[in-house]
Amino acid sequence: MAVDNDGIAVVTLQRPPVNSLNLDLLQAMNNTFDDVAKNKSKGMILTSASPTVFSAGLDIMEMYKPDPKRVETFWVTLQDMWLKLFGASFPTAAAINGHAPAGGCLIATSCEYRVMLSGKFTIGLNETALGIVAPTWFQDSLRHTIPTRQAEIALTTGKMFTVDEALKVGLIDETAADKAEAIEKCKKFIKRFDKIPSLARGMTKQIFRQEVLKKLLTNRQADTKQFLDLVNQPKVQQSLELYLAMLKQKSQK
Ligand SMILES: CCCCC/C=C\C/C=C\CC/C=C/CC(=O)SCCNC(=O)CCNC(=O)[C@H](O)C(C)(C)COP(=O)(O)OP(=O)(O)OC[C@H]1O[C@@H](n2cnc3c(N)ncnc32)[C@H](O)[C@@H]1OP(=O)(O)O
Repeated sequence: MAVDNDGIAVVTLQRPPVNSLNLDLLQAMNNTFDDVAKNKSKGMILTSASPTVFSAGLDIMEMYKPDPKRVETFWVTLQDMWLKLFGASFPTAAAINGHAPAGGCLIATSCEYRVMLSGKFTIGLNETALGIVAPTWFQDSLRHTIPTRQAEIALTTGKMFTVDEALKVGLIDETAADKAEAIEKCKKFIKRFDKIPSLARGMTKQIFRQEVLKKLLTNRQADTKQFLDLVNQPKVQQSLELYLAMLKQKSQK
């Protein structure tokens, strides 16, 4: 993590090749978010070390033939990550410098502002297209970002938005020519709060987001059970195996 002179933390996801979210990366993100809060940074910008992928979403390997204890910890840690990021009192922005499918889109939509690089990248919650249901809090993060009707259509069709489409629907706020420009634009957003008392800002944000946060907080165990029941179904394991093989085949072409 780098904190620059103007007190804004730039947090770079760096888990090659595609920043898929495994247990270790999620734990590192949680520790970093705690540090950013403790250090009283003015705000935080999330970006990626990869030139083409912001994050490929959840690491499929955490869900394929999983160790029972680890997969439960994985899910609880993912919930923690979302609660910390979506509920952060400090300003948050995402400099999306590549593809952001599924969990990658979750991270981006948990932030308050999004700048994405122009190019052939896509962003969206594609779960239904993969035959799975996006958890309530994934859906809530999208509904919080784009109009409800657009969110429903995007979720039910598993839509991956091009950069132009994402800008048009409000899934991203701005585009940038390169990563440096995306970070600058995110900084400009965070600096808008320079003259706003941070306590009032933070509390207002938390009030604005509390309904959605409370839904997961009061349903955490049920949400975890639902995930574990699903992931342990033989049919789901079969789908994961096929999906992994498809990804491997694609990457070898
Ligand atoms: C699919 C069924 C899931 C069933 C889950 C079951 C129960 C769970 C219940 C609820 C959870 C619901 C929530 C899910 C949210 C998620 O985030 S699921 C993950 C969805 N993510 C994706 O579908 C993205 C898949 N990846 C891509 O589309 C592309 O990789 C990319 C991001 C567009 C990048 O393309 P690029 O060409 O640059 O890279 P490659 O495709 O060549 O990949 C390189 C390398 O990385 C491996 N890999 C890619 N994505 C993942 C991943 N998500 N997890 C693990 N590994 C991944 C890929 O296989 C290659 O590996 P290599 O061949 O060994 O090099």
